Amino acid sequence: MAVSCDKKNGIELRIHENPDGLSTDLAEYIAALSEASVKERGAFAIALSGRSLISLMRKLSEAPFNKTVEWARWHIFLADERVVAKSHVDSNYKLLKDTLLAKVPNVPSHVHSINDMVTAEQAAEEYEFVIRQHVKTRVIDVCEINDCPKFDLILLGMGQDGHIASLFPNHSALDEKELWVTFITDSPKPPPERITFSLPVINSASKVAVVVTGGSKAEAAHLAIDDIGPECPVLPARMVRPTEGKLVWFLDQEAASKLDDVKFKE
Ligand SMILES: O=C1O[C@H](COP(=O)(O)O)[C@@H](O)[C@H](O)[C@H]1O
Repeated sequence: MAVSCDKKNGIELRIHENPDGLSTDLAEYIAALSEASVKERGAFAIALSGRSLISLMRKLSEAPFNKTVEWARWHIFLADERVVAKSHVDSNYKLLKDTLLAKVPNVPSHVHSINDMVTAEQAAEEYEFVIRQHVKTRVIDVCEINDCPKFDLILLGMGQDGHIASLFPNHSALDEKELWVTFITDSPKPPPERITFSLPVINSASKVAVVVTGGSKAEAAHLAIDDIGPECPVLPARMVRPTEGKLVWFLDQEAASKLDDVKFKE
């Protein structure tokens, strides 16, 4: 149960007392969207980032979700990935596999990791090709405004600097308008080589959820969500504004501590 549920600038805020409560709410939210997509389209196309987000998804591997979710209908993509071996500790795929996928009855051929044997540029190109094949067969829906893939859900974490996926502040990858998947070789946070969904793909999703915990991210959350005025720095997380879809932020109280006008329920 969220300690506060608000709507601000068209963004739904689900604020929790602690990461554990957030984790349960997140699992319920994802399970409900999965059920709705499977009912409507016969598939659930989900893309997700790595690191703390994946740990916060851990409740999905527990009862009742491990049994009630239609895992076989899930088609799982990575919204960003580090160009390292799949067995490397920095791999988002490895973290996802170890934390969640190894514990639920998903279909391995529906889980799309990157080719880790090629350059970042090639890996991004190949990953976009895979997504295009899935859009063709409508496993992933299409956004009619711009022909971008329309994922049922994109889940993102946010770094302290306000980066989302592997789109970092002041990086030219933020301006990518044509490619669905782009690459960087100079990530300010190691490892340097990464692939990432571009903003048009993120903003074409049916639902986007940003999941953030901890006081170290409170300032970035404030800058991404609140009305800041013209002095607001260019923050990737603030550029997440789905064109037609819905945007939800899951925060714990620490991450929400600098948001303007948020009242916590007792
Ligand atoms: O490097 C990355 O960082 C972000 C944020 O990570 P977090 O552990 O601070 O939540 C993550 O969302 C992204 O996938 C990852 O590649």
